[in-house]
Amino acid sequence: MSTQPTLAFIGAGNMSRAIIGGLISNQYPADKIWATGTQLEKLDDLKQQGMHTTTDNNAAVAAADIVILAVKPQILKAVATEMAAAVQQHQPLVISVAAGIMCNSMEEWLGGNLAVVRCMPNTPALVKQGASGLYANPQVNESQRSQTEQIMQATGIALWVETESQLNAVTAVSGSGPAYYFLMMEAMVAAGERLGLSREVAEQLTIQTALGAADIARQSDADPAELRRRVTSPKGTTEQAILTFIDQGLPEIIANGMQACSDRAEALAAELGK
Ligand SMILES: NC(=O)C1=CN([C@@H]2O[C@H](COP(=O)(O)OP(=O)(O)OC[C@H]3O[C@@H](n4cnc5c(N)ncnc54)[C@H](OP(=O)(O)O)[C@@H]3O)[C@@H](O)[C@H]2O)C=CC1
Ligand SMILES: O=C(O)[C@@H]1CCC=N1
Repeated sequence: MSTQPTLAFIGAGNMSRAIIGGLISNQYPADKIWATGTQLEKLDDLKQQGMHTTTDNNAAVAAADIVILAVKPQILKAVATEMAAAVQQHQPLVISVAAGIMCNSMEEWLGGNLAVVRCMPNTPALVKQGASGLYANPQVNESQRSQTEQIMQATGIALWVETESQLNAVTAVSGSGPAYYFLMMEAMVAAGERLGLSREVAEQLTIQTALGAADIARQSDADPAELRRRVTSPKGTTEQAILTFIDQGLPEIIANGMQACSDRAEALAAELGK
């Protein structure tokens, strides 16, 4: 990374820690990272790695070039409002990872007229396999766009979307997506056990298979449907599994779940965005 702005993570929970972990393993200097929370002792591990920690969000804002808002959407308004004066004074780039909450709400809560990027990351950022969707409001300039890309690309891939509402679709695909794969893994491990394997063996085979399938999908020119066909011998075993999944509606179940996810992101904006 050529330029290394000072970053302030407001709320150092699961998502911030995943991004921070990815940045640190990508040699981002720890002393250029601030992390805040409600209890200082919960941030001890980050402090021990050389980061600045505080319960004072305004102190972190004052030190930062880029402020990453990573508290739960339900408390974002209260947290942002308390930071408004410091944000207006120091004019950092604000990146919010909160699901649903729109740029204009954040801008208003933070005192108005501000460069705001909305980012929908995911927790595989921790192992530099993250996937983030990005949207910038009109005040974000080219250099701030490229700073945002540099940070998020240090944790995986980062793609700009054209409209803010597309971030709801990003949330449904990749933001929440790791949980879908974990659910699939849970179900496969349980079914493997029912079929006679030990839990440990079922777990190792399931995880390695997920990794292998993802890797081959990433490296191959063929699309997932073609890769699936290559596993599925006519009148063979996979065919029986796939026919059962399709007969019992798995594709529709996935589409319905993702629609519900996107609808929830939209509803969060309506419930909490005022
Ligand atoms: N988890 C995920 O996979 C993803 C999450 N997101 C978004 O990331 C955001 C955070 O989610 P997640 O990390 O899962 O949630 P967490 O609850 O794990 O983290 C939120 C953190 O905010 C801290 N916090 C609470 N109040 C304040 C405050 N006043 N000032 C500073 N920090 C505070 C909490 O600290 P304490 O424990 O001390 O109260 C907590 O550590 C959400 O908006 C979510 O939509 C986006 C994409 C994926
Ligand atoms: O469940 C949530 O609301 C957050 C946003 C995407 C993933 N986790």
